[in-house]
Amino acid sequence: MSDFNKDFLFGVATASYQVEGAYNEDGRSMSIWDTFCRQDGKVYKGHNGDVACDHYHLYKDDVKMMKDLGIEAYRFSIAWPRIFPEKGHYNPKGIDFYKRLTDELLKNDIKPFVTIYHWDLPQWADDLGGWLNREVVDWFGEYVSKLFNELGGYIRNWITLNEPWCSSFLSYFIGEHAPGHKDLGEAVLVSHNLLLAHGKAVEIFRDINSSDSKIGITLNLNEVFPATDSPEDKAAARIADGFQNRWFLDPIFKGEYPKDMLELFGKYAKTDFITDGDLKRISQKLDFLGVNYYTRAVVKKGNDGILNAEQIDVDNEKTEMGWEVYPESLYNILMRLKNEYTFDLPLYITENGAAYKDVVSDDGHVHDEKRVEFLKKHFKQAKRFIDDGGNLRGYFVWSLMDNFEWAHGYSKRFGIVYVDYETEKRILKDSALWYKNLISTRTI
Ligand SMILES: OC[C@H]1NNC[C@@H](O)[C@@H]1O
Repeated sequence: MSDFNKDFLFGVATASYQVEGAYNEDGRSMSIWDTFCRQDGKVYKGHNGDVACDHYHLYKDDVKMMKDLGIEAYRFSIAWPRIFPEKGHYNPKGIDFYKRLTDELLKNDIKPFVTIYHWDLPQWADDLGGWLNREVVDWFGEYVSKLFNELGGYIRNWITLNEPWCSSFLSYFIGEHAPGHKDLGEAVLVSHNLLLAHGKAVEIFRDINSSDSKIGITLNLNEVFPATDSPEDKAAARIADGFQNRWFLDPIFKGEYPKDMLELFGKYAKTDFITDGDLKRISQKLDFLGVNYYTRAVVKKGNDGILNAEQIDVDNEKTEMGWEVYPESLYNILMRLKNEYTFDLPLYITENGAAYKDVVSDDGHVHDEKRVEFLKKHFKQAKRFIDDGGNLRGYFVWSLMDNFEWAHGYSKRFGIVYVDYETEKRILKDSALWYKNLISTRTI
């Protein structure tokens, strides 16, 4: 058994579109996800975020629930369509919600960690090209300037983007997420504009915020294993690692895109998307890196004619998402970051958790043993990293409560708190009680 020190932050995470609801309240305009949900066949049973967990109205109860659990930090995202419902049109009512939420958190000694962009791009921006249009960097700059000026005095920890891999490759190449395009060249351009927007936000942040405020980015990273020791499978694993991890880590921390991926993507990229000064903007010094970890990948040589790397099914324990439970890769990813990219830069696990088939038992409780075991194994790997000299500052469990799981709608439950969507009633799962005990003892 070993202890997490007193400064380590035990948190939980959510995101605006997944929990808030109030999709058209107080001036909020449509986002690309409101649009995507309304397209046939895109989201499980046509679910959408119109109401979600109604966090917009129930946030005080949710903050009290966090307080009662001893939660020390809450990672949430701000909905850009609340702040700028139209191009150039600022909506003070939108900011007011986040001031109320932040005020409630601070009153309860819970540190706010804010994700500036967690995928709900305003539809007006997408109508003008969205992340495909380099002008989005300026629209993002206007958005973040308003956030820093209005909330910078209360919020000390800022995350520019959540998982740019999802906002680019999952959304513009694989097509599973909004806006649902399937064009690798577009996805490459989008990934670059996302990173430029990230860099723009850091520049503005450095101009506006005091030094005791911190800014970083959150990347979803995995560890890639070759299915066999064959040269073909090893080569496929290298490409898959470039596609998922190095394409973002290298420009941010090394100031250059990985050459192998640049060569591969170069065949598809629509335009010569990198201009002078871009990489300097993208690779500015950060105060921390957020890591979202869920599972590893095992790949073999594929024949899709593009990446030629195909993930294989592994005969091992899986979550309800079909993701292999592989805690060791959390440690391995953190050690790789420490040794190759971030060195002594503070790291946060900004998301880790699992979906399981949760049901309310006759006793009125949700006995989610598998989630308790999942979290226990992963917290142990996090502690192992700290014991081996890693500068891990905190851990945000995904998620505080069951919520809208994107293309899966409400069919996947990641929360440590169960949500009855008919009544919006919250029920603490056993994992919430386990977490409460971990936080109070600080011992894993
Ligand atoms: O799939 C689980 C989570 N992964 N990271 C981003 C979040 O928005 C997802 O719900």
